[in-house]
Amino acid sequence: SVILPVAQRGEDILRLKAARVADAEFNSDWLMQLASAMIATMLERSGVGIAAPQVYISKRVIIVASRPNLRYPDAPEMDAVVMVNPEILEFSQATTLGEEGCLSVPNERGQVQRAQSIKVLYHTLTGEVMESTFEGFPARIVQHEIDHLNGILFVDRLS
Ligand SMILES: O=C(O)C[C@@H](Cc1ccccc1)[C@H](O)SCc1ccccc1
Ligand SMILES: [Zn+2]
Repeated sequence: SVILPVAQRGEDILRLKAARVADAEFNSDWLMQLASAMIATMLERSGVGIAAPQVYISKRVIIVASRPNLRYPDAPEMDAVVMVNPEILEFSQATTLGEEGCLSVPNERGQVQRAQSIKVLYHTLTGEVMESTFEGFPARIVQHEIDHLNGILFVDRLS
């Protein structure tokens, strides 16, 4: 499938607050193709997540796809989850410090404090409303990706 160019730190698109996906866009070929191109691009770049602004689309769509990796060897293997208009409803009081990277900030890694678990409300590509809880590494990815939708990069949060 289509591999899209990834915006790099310093490009304005990464600093915008992304627009909500409109009801009329759910179930559309456009949204399906955006999601599949985002997944293909994320996989090509060995990412575990990606946000639409990173591929120059300022809309509130993210992909979360945890898998074991060097830094998180016991991370769960999960099928890519597409979240449209995601909102974090609850943050746990407990936080963890963990290493992060970013497809838009190459050659940089840093320790970021994130809520250990979160409750997220989001829409699927077909517009179905889902409410899920994430913890550990998947929770970290969700928080990192939703930051992208609000123009925030992990380097803004370095401890
Ligand atoms: O730029 C992105 O949003 C994708 C990041 C997601 C990520 C967020 C938080 C913590 C780790 C990753 C890329 O996956 S960066 C590559 C990577 C992969 C596994 C572990 C660390 C970094
Ligand atoms: Zn990132």
